[in-house]
Amino acid sequence: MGDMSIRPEDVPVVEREVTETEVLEHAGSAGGPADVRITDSTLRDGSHAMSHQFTEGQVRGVVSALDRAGVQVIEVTHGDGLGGSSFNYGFSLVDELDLIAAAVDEATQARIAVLMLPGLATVRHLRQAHAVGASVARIATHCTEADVSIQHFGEARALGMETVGFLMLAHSTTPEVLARNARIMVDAGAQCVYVVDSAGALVLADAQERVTAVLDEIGRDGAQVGFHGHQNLSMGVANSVLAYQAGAKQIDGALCALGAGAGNSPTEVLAATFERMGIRTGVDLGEVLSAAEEVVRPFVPRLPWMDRASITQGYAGVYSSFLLHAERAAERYGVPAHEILQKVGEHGYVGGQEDMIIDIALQLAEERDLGDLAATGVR
Ligand SMILES: C[C@H](O)CC(=O)C(=O)O
Ligand SMILES: [Mn+2]
Repeated sequence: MGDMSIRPEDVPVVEREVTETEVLEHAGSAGGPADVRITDSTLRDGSHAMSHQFTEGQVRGVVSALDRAGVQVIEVTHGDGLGGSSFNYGFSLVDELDLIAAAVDEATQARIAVLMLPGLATVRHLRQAHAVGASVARIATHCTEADVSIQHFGEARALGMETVGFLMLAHSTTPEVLARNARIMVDAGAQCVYVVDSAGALVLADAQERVTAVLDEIGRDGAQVGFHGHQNLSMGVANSVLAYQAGAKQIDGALCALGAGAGNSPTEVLAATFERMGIRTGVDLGEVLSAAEEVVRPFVPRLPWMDRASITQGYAGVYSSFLLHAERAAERYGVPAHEILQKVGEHGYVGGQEDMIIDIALQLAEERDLGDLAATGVR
């Protein structure tokens, strides 16, 4: 982390809370009410794909283009959320608070969201992000551990931020358990809870059933449901449409799919698909297409893609952000990345257990060396 000098008492308290209906009434520069709100995560989930090397200029360019396109919420944080810049997760090139401040400065109608994982980030990180202008707090936990987020939702609401819960690796539990965890988040102050397909492992009905179960549980309180997809099995957009049809009101995307694993549902494809279906997003299609093509594409060194490793992530249910960690371990220890990821899936490792990727790579290397020795007849 960079400057930690902001004290809680320095943090201004926003006087007005965002109402549930306001979330959809304001529809960006494209005008008119929206049926669904697209949150763009290029500058947060895309941070994984960029090895957390976003520059301030890139952030300003993307925010300005999305803002012009009428995207209402733009997420800006280290890929692993506030406080993620570290040896374990990868260091950011630029302090995320500076990037968040630049995004706030650039946006004219869009609001800037931050992601935080309780434990990795603390309420102090949230206060700092709020102090530089972030107004939407997205608070993420493993899908069966929502209870660790209770104080963070309380703090975000006290700050006057809009609150969104993120139940990660949602494929790894049942719709019923997911709904119970969503209930914990709403009781703690979440205004929306997302079904987060972190592994890109949900296939069609799997996604829809989870959205339905969560909505049945929290919808009666006026809370919304969201869906965050990954493209590892190429289901991001289709799952998002099914989520919308099941009642989801907030859907995540990233320009050029820039996100972990095979990337996120591309924002520009979501906008085109919803428009084609007559579903209003408030996003100007021409502007968002040019944001992807002319602003993001030129600076991305490697676009996310469905290759053997990322497809394995979807198939084996592996956290998408493990991809580059596995590729680095694969290169270092001379074992295939997709084999590492397959084992990660078998062990059911979750976010925060990035170190186990090294452990598995070492085991695979040892098995390979023993196999080589056996082949040469050495005992
Ligand atoms: C911290 C993760 O990258 C959050 C996310 O986008 C996901 O689980 O998917
Ligand atoms: Mn993600």
